[in-house]
Amino acid sequence: MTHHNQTPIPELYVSEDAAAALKHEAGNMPSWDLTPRQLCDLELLMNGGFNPLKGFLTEADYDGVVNEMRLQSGALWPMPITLDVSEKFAEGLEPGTDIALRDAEGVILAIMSVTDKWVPNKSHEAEKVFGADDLAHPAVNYLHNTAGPVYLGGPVKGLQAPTHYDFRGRRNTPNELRAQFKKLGWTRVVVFQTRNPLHRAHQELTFRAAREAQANLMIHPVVGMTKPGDVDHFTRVRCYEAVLDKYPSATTTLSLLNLAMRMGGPREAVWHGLIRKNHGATHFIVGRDHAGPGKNSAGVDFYGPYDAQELFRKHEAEIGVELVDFKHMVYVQERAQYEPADEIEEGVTVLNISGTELRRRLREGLEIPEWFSFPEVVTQLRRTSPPRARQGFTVFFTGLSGSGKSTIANALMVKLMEMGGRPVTLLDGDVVRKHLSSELGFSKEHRDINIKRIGYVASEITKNGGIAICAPIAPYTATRRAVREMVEQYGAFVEVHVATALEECERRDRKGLYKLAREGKIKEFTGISDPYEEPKQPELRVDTQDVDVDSCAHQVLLTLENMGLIGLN
Ligand SMILES: Nc1ncnc2c1ncn2[C@@H]1O[C@H](COP(=O)(O)OS(=O)(=O)O)[C@@H](OP(=O)(O)O)[C@H]1O
Ligand SMILES: Nc1ncnc2c1ncn2[C@@H]1O[C@H](COP(=O)(O)OP(=O)(O)O)[C@@H](O)[C@H]1O
Repeated sequence: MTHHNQTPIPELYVSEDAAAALKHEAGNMPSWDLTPRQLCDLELLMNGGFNPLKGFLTEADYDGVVNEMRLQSGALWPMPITLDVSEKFAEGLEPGTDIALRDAEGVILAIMSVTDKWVPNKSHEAEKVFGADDLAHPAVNYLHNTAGPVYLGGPVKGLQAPTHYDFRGRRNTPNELRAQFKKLGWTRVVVFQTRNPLHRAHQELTFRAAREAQANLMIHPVVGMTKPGDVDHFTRVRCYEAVLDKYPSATTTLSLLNLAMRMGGPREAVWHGLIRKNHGATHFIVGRDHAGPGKNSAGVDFYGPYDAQELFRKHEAEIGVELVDFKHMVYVQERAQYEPADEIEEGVTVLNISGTELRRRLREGLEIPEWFSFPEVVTQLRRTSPPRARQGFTVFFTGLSGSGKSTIANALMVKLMEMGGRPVTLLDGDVVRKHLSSELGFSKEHRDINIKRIGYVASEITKNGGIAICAPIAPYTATRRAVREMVEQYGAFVEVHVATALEECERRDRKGLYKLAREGKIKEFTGISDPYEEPKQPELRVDTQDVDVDSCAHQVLLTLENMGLIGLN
């Protein structure tokens, strides 16, 4: 007996021989380097994950999908899968042209026969697909600020799958899963979609969902692109592997989906259902606020908590996958177990830890109880998110020449090394100019390059858990902000304005440079013949006049302690 979740579905790959020949031809075609998101989309187009799509949407299909969630064929499809390109690439590219699609290394993965080229109305797309043209929505922001202005559409011939080096054994195409389910005799499969680490509540709810549907369970986390700020997929997969052991053996499987999520709520839920159908699912768990993007720019949720379930239910038959209600599970202290929230009588003690609270506990190194999460999961999360006092950070001194940046920075470095625990690197202005920026002068352009190099090195040090102390003049606000953004991806950025007055710096004139600058022998000298834009809101401002070095350095330490970056005892 064959079951509908076990027969193969169409893929877009050509045969190996054909691929070899086409690859040769493709070398001469106009060539497009796929963005990370397009790479995810292409993989699912080629392996059938986006079945029935045969390529990137044509203009007519795009209009149908945007306005009515339907392809020209009438088939349900809620999400525009488009090849957005630059104006430069689109210029002169005539419909009828074949183009080569390459990955980041330049490997040709597919050939697309361009049938359509158009300039989309992105605001209309945002309104229709995501419900609002509001940049607080990550996909709308992507649409306006990352995606190219021109869309290309047309069928795709797959030459080879994108290469993944991580968790290879856990990545499966739709047909691999279908074959696996056939082999195992899994005719009913409940899929759980997730972009977060699984805690005990999730384990309980997925286990119950499978039992109620009398089905096997597949945890199917997204490892392509999720919501900015999510736990990285490497950490999450280690967590999922730990949770997998908690299910009865041979009932549950884990497979990774290289999907680029849009956080499109209701439409995304329907899309997820269609994708899971292709991957052999018969049932799909849709919860509260499925694929929710959070709050809009007015501070209100983009979608109602059950909008996704509603839209899914409306199209359930066509999706071909049964919706399984997410039971909101809570921990009942008296009975020391998880139970569905709607089945609990009054008067019992229900415990919960929100995502925000969990992040706070990780950040501050506080206890995370066993009733909330499995110890193996907590261990993985703690490895990735150590408390702030063990994370890397950057202290960035800025101020005029002779203000005292190097002197305070050196004192701070020694005090931090005395405390120990983290490696410390001092990127002093003079030292950097000797080693990193020896070819640069003091024009605005060169100063910016210099500061960005310092910022890049500091961000790498911060990423790897060290302390970077920088002490350049860094006279421009915009450049300092750029460095802050680079560093804050990985840890705290502490800007210290050494606000010694110009007259005092000039009076000290430690290197005799002010005198030369006054005499015009040094050009573009900061404070004399070149600008210094004072920081408006530094984490700390110190004045060195009539204050000794020690107490300046101590003020910095106190700031670091207040920010939770060091423990002073
Ligand atoms: N024209 C001009 N303007 C400013 N400074 C000059 C100039 N020429 C040489 N110097 C010496 O170079 C040091 C400043 O380099 P920075 O890398 O910190 O400058 S910047 O941040 O790129 O603007 C600075 O060192 P500090 O005194 O430690 O600040 C000066 O000694
Ligand atoms: N509280 C203070 N902090 C830092 N430097 C001070 C202080 N008071 C006096 N100074 C003196 O000011 C000068 C600062 O020079 P330096 O640290 O090289 O400045 P910069 O690196 O900003 O050019 C040194 O001679 C230092 O001894």
